[in-house]
Amino acid sequence: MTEARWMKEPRAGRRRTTARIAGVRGCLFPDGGAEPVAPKSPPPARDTFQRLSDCRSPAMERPVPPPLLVSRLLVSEQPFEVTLTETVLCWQPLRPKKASSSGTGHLSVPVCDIVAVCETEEDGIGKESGRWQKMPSFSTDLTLHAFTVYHVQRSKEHHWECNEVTFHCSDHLLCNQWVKALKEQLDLQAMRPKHLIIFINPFGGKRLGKQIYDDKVAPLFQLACITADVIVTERANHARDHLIEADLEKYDGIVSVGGDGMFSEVMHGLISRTQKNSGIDENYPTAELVPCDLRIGIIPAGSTDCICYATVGTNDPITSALHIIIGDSQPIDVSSVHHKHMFLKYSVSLLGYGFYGDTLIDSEKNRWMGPSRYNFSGFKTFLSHHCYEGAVSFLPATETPGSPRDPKPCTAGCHICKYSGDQLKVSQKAMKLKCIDEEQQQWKVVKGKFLAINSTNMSCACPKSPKGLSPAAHLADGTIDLILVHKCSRLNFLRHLIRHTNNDDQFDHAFVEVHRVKEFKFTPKYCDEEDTDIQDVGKNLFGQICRDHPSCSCAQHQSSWNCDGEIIKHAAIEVRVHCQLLKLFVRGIEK
Ligand SMILES: Nc1ncnc2c1ncn2[C@@H]1O[C@H](COP(=O)(O)OP(=O)(O)OP(=O)(O)O)[C@@H](O)[C@H]1O
Ligand SMILES: CCCCCCCCCCCCC/C=C/[C@@H](O)[C@H](CO)NC(=O)CCCCC
Ligand SMILES: [Ca+2]
Repeated sequence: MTEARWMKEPRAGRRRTTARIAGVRGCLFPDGGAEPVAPKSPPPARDTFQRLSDCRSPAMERPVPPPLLVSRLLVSEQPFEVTLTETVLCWQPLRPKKASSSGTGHLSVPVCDIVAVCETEEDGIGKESGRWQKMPSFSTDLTLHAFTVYHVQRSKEHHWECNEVTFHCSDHLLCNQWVKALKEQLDLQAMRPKHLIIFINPFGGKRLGKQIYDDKVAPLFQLACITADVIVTERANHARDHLIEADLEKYDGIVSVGGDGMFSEVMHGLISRTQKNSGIDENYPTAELVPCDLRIGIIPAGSTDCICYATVGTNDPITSALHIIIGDSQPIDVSSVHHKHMFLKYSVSLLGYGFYGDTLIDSEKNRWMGPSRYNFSGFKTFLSHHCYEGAVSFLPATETPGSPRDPKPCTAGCHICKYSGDQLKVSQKAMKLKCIDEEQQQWKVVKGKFLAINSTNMSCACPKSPKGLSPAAHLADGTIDLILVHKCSRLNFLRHLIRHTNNDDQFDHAFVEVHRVKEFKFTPKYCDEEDTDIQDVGKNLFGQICRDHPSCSCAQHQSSWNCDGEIIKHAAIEVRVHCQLLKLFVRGIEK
């Protein structure tokens, strides 16, 4: 006889692929129970299981550890031998033929990919479930002993989902034993945050920040037992000002819900706070900044979401929430921007003069359009075809492996970034011995008329440009890619721009040059009256400046810098990269 039972449907952000509640007490496995010994059957064949190398725990590089617990349990009414080791939970069908047709999906989950484990309630309802739905049951025994494991499931295009699988035990004791063992393993995941401070910009992007957080992120944090102080911002710079003053000791991380501008605020608050605590003067351009301890998570809810996209591979709030939950950590480079020994801003993605500066200035007037303001203003700026004359001086990154023309992008566990991190540690020790004069000699200068001067700390990939402005830029190698787009025809500039959206090489144009650098300076040929010393530098670089210049089609006014989507009014800036100054709750883009 088949009974009708009711179970809850998973809520948004979680997907139930394998779980069906089944009562099993004493009927299938009279001998079923926990066996904290070696499994009776040989270890599962590699091809039967999910690739364990997906888990980046260093423990995975060691030989497979002995099992902590082995039991025969039911999954989707099929019997499985379930094994827990320090690094992996796997379930091997005891009746392989039936199991293969039961659609049980994954047969193993690395412990580092487990989000939570919950005892399933007696009536067959997961404690965290949502709506009710009808389901058949094979047993009249209403007493259930089951637990559900929620885990990361990789989906297409770098998306992560939260899946769940329910295991049925022969008795309550066994069930408790499993829940306890799994929770103990989760507690050992030392990088996972427990308490966060979260800033939500309710006005970023399509103004969905609050809704995205409430509907998609908060339930996952709750499931993972992460507590949070949530601040919905009331004005621009609210988050930055709060971080400069607040007690941050109690937090394991900061989360920004919004776009690149909101992230920039949070980053400025954290970096400035860290320097303030260490007595570092940010106005001093060559100051060795102190790296930030707290990690920042980004829940994308902006217009471009470039920083999220370029570090995760997608701008999906659930994916980002899962990276935060499992405690990923990725250092990133940060550039500091100064004007005449005055600190202006930090940048992690794009610093763009000319095309991207003008686009941003125009787009700010049209914020009401939401994300499409960038298309509108980008098109207008393209038509205006302004170029700007000036000199770019830069210090090439000669000691770092890799080039902006490399065919391979920076990916999770990148060797180049790791090498730079190791070098950083060595150079921090030897810092005082460094010969500054030697570096000064390596500076190079490019003078000309530019449609765009772009400096990228990372690829700057985003939905509009999936490979980004500099596809081979590294997240944490201590370098920036400096892209100089010289004056050219509208058609050629259009060709260059279109190459950002397809697989063609945007640097393969005679009017584009790209350099991997550690520092650069821009001196506009024409500058504001108050910048008298920059005018002097300009005169040295360009000779006498003639303001009535009929033959030149260049705009004699200045552009602005687009700094991660925020405007910098000064044209003359000095930029210096700080290797691995910040850490994010990401791992880089998985291959
Ligand atoms: N409560 C608020 N009211 C007004 N502005 C705010 C508030 N909170 C934050 N801001 C500011 O809003 C600006 C834009 O926010 P955000 O980056 O989230 O969205 P966006 O500009 O649409 O996206 P993107 O930066 O990805 O293009 C930021 O500069 C931030 O300082
Ligand atoms: C005719 C076809 C033309 C196609 C051109 C596509 C080129 C797209 C490149 C996009 C690069 C984005 C770089 C990231 C910049 C962010 O820090 C910043 C803040 O979010 N966004 C913009 O400035 C928004 C910048 C938007 C510019 C359009
Ligand atoms: Ca870099």
